[in-house]
Parts: sequence; structure tokens; C-alpha cells
Amino acid sequence: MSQKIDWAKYVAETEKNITNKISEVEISTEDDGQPKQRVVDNDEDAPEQFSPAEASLLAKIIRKGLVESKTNIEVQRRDPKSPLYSVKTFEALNLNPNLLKGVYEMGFNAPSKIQETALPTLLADPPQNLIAQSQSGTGKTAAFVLAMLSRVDVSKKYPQVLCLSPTYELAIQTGEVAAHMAKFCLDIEMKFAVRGEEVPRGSKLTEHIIIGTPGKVLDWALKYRVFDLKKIHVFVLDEADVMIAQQGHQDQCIRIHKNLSPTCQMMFFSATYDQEVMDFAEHIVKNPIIIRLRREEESLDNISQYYVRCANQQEKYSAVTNIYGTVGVGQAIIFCQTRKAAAWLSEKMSKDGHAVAVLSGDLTVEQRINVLDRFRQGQEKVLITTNVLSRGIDVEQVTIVVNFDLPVDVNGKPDCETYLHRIGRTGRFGKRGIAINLVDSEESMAILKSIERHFNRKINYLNAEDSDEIEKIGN
Ligand SMILES: Nc1ncnc2c1ncn2[C@@H]1O[C@H](COP(=O)(O)OP(=O)(O)OP(=O)(O)O)[C@@H](O)[C@H]1O
Repeated sequence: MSQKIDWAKYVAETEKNITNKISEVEISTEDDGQPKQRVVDNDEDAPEQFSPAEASLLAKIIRKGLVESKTNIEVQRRDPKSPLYSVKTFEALNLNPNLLKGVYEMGFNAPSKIQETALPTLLADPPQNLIAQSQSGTGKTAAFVLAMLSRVDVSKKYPQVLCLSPTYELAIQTGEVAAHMAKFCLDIEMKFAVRGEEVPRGSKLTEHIIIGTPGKVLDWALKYRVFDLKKIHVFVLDEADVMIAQQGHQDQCIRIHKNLSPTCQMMFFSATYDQEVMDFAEHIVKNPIIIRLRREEESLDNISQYYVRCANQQEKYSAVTNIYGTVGVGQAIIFCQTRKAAAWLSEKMSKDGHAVAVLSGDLTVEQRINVLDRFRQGQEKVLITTNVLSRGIDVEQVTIVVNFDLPVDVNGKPDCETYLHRIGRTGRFGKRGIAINLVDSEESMAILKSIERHFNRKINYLNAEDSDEIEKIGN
């Protein structure tokens, strides 16, 4: 099926394309287009209107979803098919006692499947390389953060562990998890290498761990030379698939990777790897242990997926305002494909008296972190955003994800990986979540169907005429 790729040539060509200007790029394929008005053709299955009956059905679904979000995690832990399943305790993973204290302090009672399977490899001696895949919200961050903290030699006052994240927000979140886990390991020091952080040229970093975005890390390592990539002995690539395959990150990550010592331990993590990206990962990581999901395991049972048919942009807007009215005690994230669409939607909702926050690459990093903090504290119940927040961001109370626009790649083709990451902002660690897709044209219907086929997972039509619908939810 696929044509053979010469990875060595591919890496060499990618490197040739590296520009001298090193800057941070967000994982968003935003364009500057205005939201378009589209008209849907008649469809025999589905009425065009987002009717009051549908609005009321939606409200019921959301309420039911919220009630079920109290699903017992312990039950899932005993189900071998669940990503939360584990047989071991954290004690059995041979963690340093102070790290173990940190883990329990965070309220973690037992490891998830990925933690239980990845940690023995990550902590093995001699060190083993790992390429790991596990569904969104199943505890990958804790797995690699525990490995990072375990590998630090505090007597050596220089950066030894490097973790790369695709966005500013994700780097900060990972640093916060690491700080929390290291609460009883006071000697471990960390530094963020992200936009807004500056270091004097010629100075030498003394922190043990660097967590950052690729552009800044490359700047600090190769331009300012404030730390030595050859002395890094643990390299973590979070969201590894976009980091090695998406334009903007790829050249920087590969350049960083090339400058590491051949003995540096590699830890690649993501919820998604398509086959080509996995082949490439296997090419750049020597003798890796691979933890891989089957396609049908990639999407989570605890996230119920729906679509709503809307005739045009105005009906999409009505659907969103209806959803706004039903969020209740949870929170919602609404994804738009472009910054402009996000700005348009948030302005319109604000004008109509709905309190919403908006986060996109249009804001400064200070504004971005401020918006996210307020959302985490529940000051706004609804956050409108772009793909910049599609990956990794962990806000426990998010019960609903809305795709105002379905995710497409630069060629307008369905972006199944982004879809999975977006809907994974809800349903964190076994909680229940609801994903609602707004479909306003035959093109968007085709995209939805293609996503459905890709994961072989039904996305249910929100049919107000079907009185059994609510009963089916969650089954
Ligand atoms: N063993 C555990 N017990 C209880 N909660 C946990 C455990 N491990 C992680 N969590 C919690 O689960 C949530 C999701 O974890 P995390 O953010 O690490 O997921 P992830 O797999 O990295 O997700 P994503 O693919 O979206 O990046 C977090 O709130 C985290 O605190």
C-alpha cells in the first residue's frame, strides 16, 4: 500500500530546510479566512434545523453525561480492557520514596495501564528507549515525569533531562506536574525554556531539568550555548507525532535530537501515531521498546460522540448557545479551525451576554496563560479556542467538547489525529465526557463520516425524534 520511504534521506532533506531564524510555532493550521456561510442540501435522515426538541434532547444528554461522570474509577481499574487497568501498585514500580510520597500527595492511588507498562522500561538499567502510545487523559504525563525525576543526579549542577512540548501552555502544565510530583525532592531544580524566559548569553544553566518548546530550546542550546545537549541523558518528546512530523516543529526537534549523545535515553509519547510517523520514530530512536494501541483502542468508550446538523453558520451559533445553556456544573471547550472564527464566535457570544473566554495564537503568552488559569479555576465555563489547545491540556472539569468546525489539515482533508486529541480534552482519566460536532454542509458531513470510519466508532446523530436516544447514551 505505502511506498517505501528513505528515512535517512528524509532527515537529511529536513535538516537542509532548517532556517536560521528559530522561532516557536503553535500546532495550529489556522488560516485567516472568515467563517463561511454554507447551505446544507436536504438529507433524508436528518432535518436541517437545530430544533427546540434537539436543544432539549441535548440538554438531557449533557445532564445525563454529567451524572455519569461520577463513574467509579475502581470499576474501570479492574477491567483489563480499560486504559486504567493495572495489577501493580506504585510501590511495586520501585520509585524513590520521596517521589512515591509526591505521587500519593497528588491523590493517585494506583498506576494506569500506561504507567504500569512504561515505567519499568523507563527506569530500567541500562536505560531503554521507548516509543509509547496511550489514549488521551490516561496518565502519560505522570509516566514520563516520574521517569524524568527518577533519572536526575542532583550532585551534578547542569541540565541532564530535557522535555519538549509543542506549545507554551503544555510546557508550563508539564512543569507544574513535575513540580508537584517533586514536592518532596527539594534538591531537584527545573527551568522552563519557553517564550518570555530569558537567559544571559554566555551564562551556564545549573538546573537539572529543562522543559520547553523546541524553538527556545534550540536557541538556548545552540545559539546562546547556556547548556550542552551532549550532557542530556534523558530526552522526552511529548506529543511526539506532531513533533517529528509536523512542519514547524519537525526541523527543530530533529536538529535537537541530532545534537544529543548517542547514549541519551529517548522517551516518545503520544495518543496518536499514524503508520508513517511510527516508521519515522522507529528510524530515529535506536532499538526502542514500543507500546502501541490498535486503531479500535484509540478512541475512548467514556467519551460519547454526537453530531448536530445545522443549515448554516447561524444555526451553528444557535446550537452553541443552546449548549452554553446546558453546561451546568461542568465546563466546555469549543474548537474553531481559525483564529478569526474563534474571535468572531467569542465576540458574538459576549455581545449576546454569554460569558466566554477565548484563547488563540492572537494573544500574548501572558494573556494565554491568564485565560487558561481563569478557565481552570472555573471563572469562565466556556473556552473558545483553536488547535493550539487541542493537545495535552488537562482540565478535569471539562465535560463537553464542541467542534464548531471539524478539524481538517492544510489540504482540507479530515484530520483524524487532531479530532481525537480535541475530544480528549474531556473524559480525563476515566471520567465521562461528551463530544458534539456541528455539521453544516455536505463537505463537513463527509469529513465526519471519514473520521467515523477511521476509528470505526459511531458518532451518533442527535435525533430528537428518537425517544430511545437518551437510554442508549453511555451504553
Ligand atoms: N495514577 C493516577 N491516578 C489518578 N489520576 C491520575 C493518575 N495518573 C494521572 N492522573 C490524572 O489523570 C489526568 C490525565 O493525565 P495526563 O494529563 O497525564 O494524561 P495524558 O495521557 O498525558 O493525556 P493527553 O494525551 O491529553 O496528553 C490528570 O488530571 C492526572 O492528574
